[in-house]
Amino acid sequence: MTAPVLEARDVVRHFGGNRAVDGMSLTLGAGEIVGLIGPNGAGKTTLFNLIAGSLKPDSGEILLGATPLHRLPATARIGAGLGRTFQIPRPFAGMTVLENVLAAVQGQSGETVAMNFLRPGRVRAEERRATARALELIEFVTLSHLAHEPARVLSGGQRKLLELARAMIAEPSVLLLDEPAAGVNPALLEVIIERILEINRRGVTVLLIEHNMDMIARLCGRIVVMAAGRELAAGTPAQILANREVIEAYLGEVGA
Ligand SMILES: Nc1ncnc2c1ncn2[C@@H]1O[C@H](COP(=O)(O)OP(=O)(O)OP(=O)(O)O)[C@@H](O)[C@H]1O
Repeated sequence: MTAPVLEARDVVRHFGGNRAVDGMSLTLGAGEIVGLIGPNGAGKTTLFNLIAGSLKPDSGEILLGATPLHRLPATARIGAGLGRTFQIPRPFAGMTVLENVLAAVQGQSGETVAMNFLRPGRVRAEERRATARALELIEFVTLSHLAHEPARVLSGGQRKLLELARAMIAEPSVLLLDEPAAGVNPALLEVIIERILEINRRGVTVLLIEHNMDMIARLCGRIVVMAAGRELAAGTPAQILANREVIEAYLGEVGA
């Protein structure tokens, strides 16, 4: 593995008596696309929330490079280079696609009233730069024709693409993608797979939760399987698909 860019060390989080994440460790090497799979309720999204900062761990450490993320609030984690998308995208329905991407811009000096008053020229220049970058990303995710349409007109797959653009505007070094294929039609699924590969070619390390095994096998060099809050297995797609314990974990779910 290349130098680690993201590490979770022995992370625990429980909800009442339910240990949703129960001593999970995970390391992502620079430039990897790693798949995180496991039956429903295994703790995958909870682990994402712990890494991204929307939940606090009961114990354990999360590092982005040398930065201890578990001490930072979620917004500061974005500034430190961590991006994420959600299982169910919730864009601002009445705002345009462009406005939705711009709303994800962090730390623009235009955000402070004082800066607007003191340096209006600089604020305008930053706004122009941000708009140009947002339009570039909207083109990157193939939504240029919808840039000035309200987000409410987007299909499920187009919402996933908008999420990708929103996550990319902060120029993350590590991107967490929560079920980017869920509810997406086959034609857009190809676009999403291809865009994730291109994001990765541009140097972004990716951790991907997905139930679509075909997509996982096409994107990921390595798969980590979670069950009952812990790592059950890890390996290449071929190793994981042939692993009895993994098959039983999924069959157990079907039988439950
Ligand atoms: N906010 C919460 N409050 C209470 N329990 C929760 C909360 N979030 C998750 N859980 C519980 O933690 C466990 C792990 O859930 P989680 O959503 O992380 O699983 P998952 O692997 O992402 O599942 P799926 O594939 O269905 O999305 C489940 O038992 C779930 O009910």
